[in-house]
Amino acid sequence: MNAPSPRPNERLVHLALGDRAYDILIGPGLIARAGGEFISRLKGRRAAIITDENVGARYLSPLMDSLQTDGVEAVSLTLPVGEKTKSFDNLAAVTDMVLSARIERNDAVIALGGGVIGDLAGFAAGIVRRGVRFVQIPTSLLAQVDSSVGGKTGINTRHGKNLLGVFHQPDLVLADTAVLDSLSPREFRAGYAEIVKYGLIDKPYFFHWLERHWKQVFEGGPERIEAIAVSCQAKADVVVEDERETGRRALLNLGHTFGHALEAATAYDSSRLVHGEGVAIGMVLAHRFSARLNLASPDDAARVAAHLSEVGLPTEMWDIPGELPPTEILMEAIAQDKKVKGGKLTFILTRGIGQSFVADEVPASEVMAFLEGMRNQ
Ligand SMILES: O=C(O)C(=O)C[C@@H](O)[C@H](O)[C@H](O)COP(=O)(O)O
Repeated sequence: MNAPSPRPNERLVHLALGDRAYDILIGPGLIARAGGEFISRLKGRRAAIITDENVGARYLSPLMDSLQTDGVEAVSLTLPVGEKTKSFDNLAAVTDMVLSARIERNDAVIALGGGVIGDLAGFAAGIVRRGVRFVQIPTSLLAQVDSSVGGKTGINTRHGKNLLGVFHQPDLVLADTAVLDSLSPREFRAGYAEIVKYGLIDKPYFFHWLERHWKQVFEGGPERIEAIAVSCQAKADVVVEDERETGRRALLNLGHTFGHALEAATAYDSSRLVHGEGVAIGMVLAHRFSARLNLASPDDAARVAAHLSEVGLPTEMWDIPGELPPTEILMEAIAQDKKVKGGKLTFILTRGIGQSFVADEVPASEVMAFLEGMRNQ
């Protein structure tokens, strides 16, 4: 498919992945134009849309209309909202629906929703007929700046987060920024945590920019599109260099080892913790753990915590409502992390703001002592 031409108020990010190259188009009003301008230009004539109850109620009809007007036959499946939807049972339901609709390799599975829907639908698209076309229409901030880009798909198991999945790159990502106005403040903040992550990985100037401009990002001025585009470009640069996470891509996991463990230990209960909140706490913990190992100054951890808490994100384990998960349960989840090599833990640590690095062979005893210390503070 030829690259879409961005309008003046839109931004385009290209992922140069050879025969798996694709574009991310960012701007307002893309859902209503999705069929004619974009998806009907892919080769297939059929589409299976996967969405959730909240997003479907608002955006399924305009998307269906846009596809049908342009001759793409579309069917849809609407699933419950929440992280628990990323289950084996729902994977079975989605693959069954896609096969019932006779979606062929050139037809498309379309994920219309946040990270949960994108990960689940992407996994189904990656395994049905060993791979059919996949279009991401991310409707949460988190999905627009992170999960819709880069091809990681998957579901959770009782052993931990995203432990079953495949890499399956989308053919197109349409990030309609108008939909962000309908997100709850909590959901918007959770996505913002992933934006902050890119500054903390290797863009100290971006973190500094966010400290100064976060209010405009939240209010929806041009800074919002700027922050989304910078984030997508940051992720694209890493993914193009290391698509299968054999090295540098692990940096995108900053805050996720602790974050995923907290999500698993709180049973993916969104009334207690959502993914972006886990990442926010995880990033603070990663900076504090780096300070404990004398790699970074405690002032950096304090600065990260100050910014995240200024925007209203949780930064401490005890900010999670309910009982604190026992350290042993967190350690069990950490032991299942996908970055573990030869049974040894890998963490994304830092030498300061924007100076993250991949640390192999981190002793589990150090992590355990650190978490115990945090609990007893
Ligand atoms: O795309 C990546 O690579 C990331 O690690 C981005 C993360 O923010 C994202 O949450 C990802 O889905 C986590 O991947 P996982 O491999 O730790 O399950």
